[in-house]
Amino acid sequence: MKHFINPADVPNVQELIEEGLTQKANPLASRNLGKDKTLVLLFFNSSLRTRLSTQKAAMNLGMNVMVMNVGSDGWQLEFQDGAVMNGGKAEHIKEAAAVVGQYADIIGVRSFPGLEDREADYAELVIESFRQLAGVPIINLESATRHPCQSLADLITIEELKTKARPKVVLTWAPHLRALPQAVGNSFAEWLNLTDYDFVITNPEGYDLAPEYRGGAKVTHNQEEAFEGADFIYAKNWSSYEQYGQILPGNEDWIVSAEKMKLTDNAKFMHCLPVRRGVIVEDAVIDSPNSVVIQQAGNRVWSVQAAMKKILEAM
Ligand SMILES: NCCC[C@H](NC(=O)CCC(=O)O)C(=O)O
Ligand SMILES: NC(=O)OP(=O)(O)O
Repeated sequence: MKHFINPADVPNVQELIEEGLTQKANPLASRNLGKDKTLVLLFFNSSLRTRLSTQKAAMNLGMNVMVMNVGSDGWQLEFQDGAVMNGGKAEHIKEAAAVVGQYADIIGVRSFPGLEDREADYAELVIESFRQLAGVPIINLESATRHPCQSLADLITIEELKTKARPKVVLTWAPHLRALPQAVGNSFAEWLNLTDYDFVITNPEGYDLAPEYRGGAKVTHNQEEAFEGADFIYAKNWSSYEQYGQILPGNEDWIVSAEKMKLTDNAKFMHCLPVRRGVIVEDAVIDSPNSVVIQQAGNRVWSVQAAMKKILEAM
């Protein structure tokens, strides 16, 4: 595997899930694979899980890690080709990505969307610039439209917990006070569409995900109907794709409640975290034995460790 930016970079998703479980069973089995290799992690945005789980995975593989909060500590970057740089941005991505590539064997990048210009966000300019310009493998630590490290961890978690070959997995939109990216929802849909699970997306009208991400998944605007018989409830907020980056009025009643969970087949509750208690999900649900959010976050180590192992093996 050359890069880990989107599922098209992954030759075999099922094998990568298995690799994650193998890494989890024996975390240090490949501790010499990354010896004397350097991972550079660039954060344009905040992180807890991604930052720590990726460092932990790199250490398990014997790599050295350098982390930089480029969003706050780096020069302001220009991404437009041909820009006359007479404004506030001091450095072009053409130099910046190529320079980081001089110091790194693998680069991880987190860069959220601006949520103002849909075309620009969905062109994935930041992460794709690194792919083209850095000269080394790139790992997507959540880009404008995707979060593959999260989605792979989610699939590993479902693999561990499913009690039937073809579980019903429901991605439900849930309320939030801020306009959030579609990346986690997009990515979850994109990866779930690669399985043969019974996959349903439920969201209020106006919140349908981009067609290229929801693919052939069932979409219903009736949340209770979606919850019926579900084995997994995956909650996430996202801002509107149609009215790009907007929060549409109403829909506070889309909170995942204990009452709605009763409609499911004793479903596990999932969320990528961080989660707003009392807004996205009731305490009674996230504090219940059916909540698997901590196991899910723990699996972030094995997901990125599996991806990095594949990249190191191909170097
Ligand atoms: N990496 C996991 C999710 C990150 C981000 N959430 C957030 O920004 C939540 C912020 C808040 O709750 O204020 C998102 O939805 O893409
Ligand atoms: N789930 C996730 O990516 O968490 P962080 O934003 O804290 O890294």
